[in-house]
Amino acid sequence: MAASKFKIALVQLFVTANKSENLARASKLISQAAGGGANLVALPECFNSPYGTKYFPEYAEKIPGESTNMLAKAAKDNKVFLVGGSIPEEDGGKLYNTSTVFNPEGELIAKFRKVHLFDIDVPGKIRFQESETLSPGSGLVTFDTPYCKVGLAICYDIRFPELAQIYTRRGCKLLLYPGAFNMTTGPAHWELLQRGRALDNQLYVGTISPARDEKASYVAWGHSTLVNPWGEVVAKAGHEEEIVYSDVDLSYVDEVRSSIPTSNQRRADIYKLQDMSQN
Ligand SMILES: NC(=O)CC(=O)C(=O)O
Repeated sequence: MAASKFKIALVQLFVTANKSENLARASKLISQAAGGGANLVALPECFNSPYGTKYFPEYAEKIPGESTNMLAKAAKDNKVFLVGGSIPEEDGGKLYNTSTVFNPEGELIAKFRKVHLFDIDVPGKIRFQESETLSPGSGLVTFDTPYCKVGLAICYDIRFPELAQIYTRRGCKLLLYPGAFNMTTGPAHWELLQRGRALDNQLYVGTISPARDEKASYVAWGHSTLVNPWGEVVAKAGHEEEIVYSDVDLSYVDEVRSSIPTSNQRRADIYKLQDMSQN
């Protein structure tokens, strides 16, 4: 029978401009998280590179490549499921913001390319256009663990509730979003969006941010978080480098879903959600 509880570790890595240093520290923190009892370890968006359109072409790699080879080894050495945050990926002359997932044998079991690119312009605050250098992915990705099915997306994707609903309909009990919100949208929307997705879908939602670097051109908000199916924050980092641990209690997902059975109360006669993706 599948275990009804497992331990997750959200690794809020301090990302620098030095790729080798980022990989070495990520590897060390993955071991530390496994040593702390985590069954599933997750890294932040852009864990091997500063977050910025000018950096993506310079730091981009093929998959497999240097960064994903490190992830495969770390997953195998530490016998954990590993969600490798994301990296800038180069494929066929295009760049993507890509997350990879490895099982405890070190095998690549999922690859997700950020579907919604972060193109925003908040007057006087922040303008960011990921599409200057990145292309969007076109598929949705879930992966299986012995504990539950997990849905994967990246940062800005959390603003699109349909994606989370589709993952829920596919049977996920946990959604993970490596993400790097900023000093404008972080305080306003980061926790609210996670609690919204968790409550709407009655599942766990985990977000994994880089630690805040006040000197970086893009200052990440930090505050990696786990929210439960009741919409409560059960674990939350500050803004510095740290590992946040929490139990994920799958029986609580079932309990919340049976107490407030919204998924059986949908009015398919007046609205519907359509899953058009191929995977
Ligand atoms: N960085 C992102 O992709 C998203 C973000 O910061 C936001 O939605 O706000």
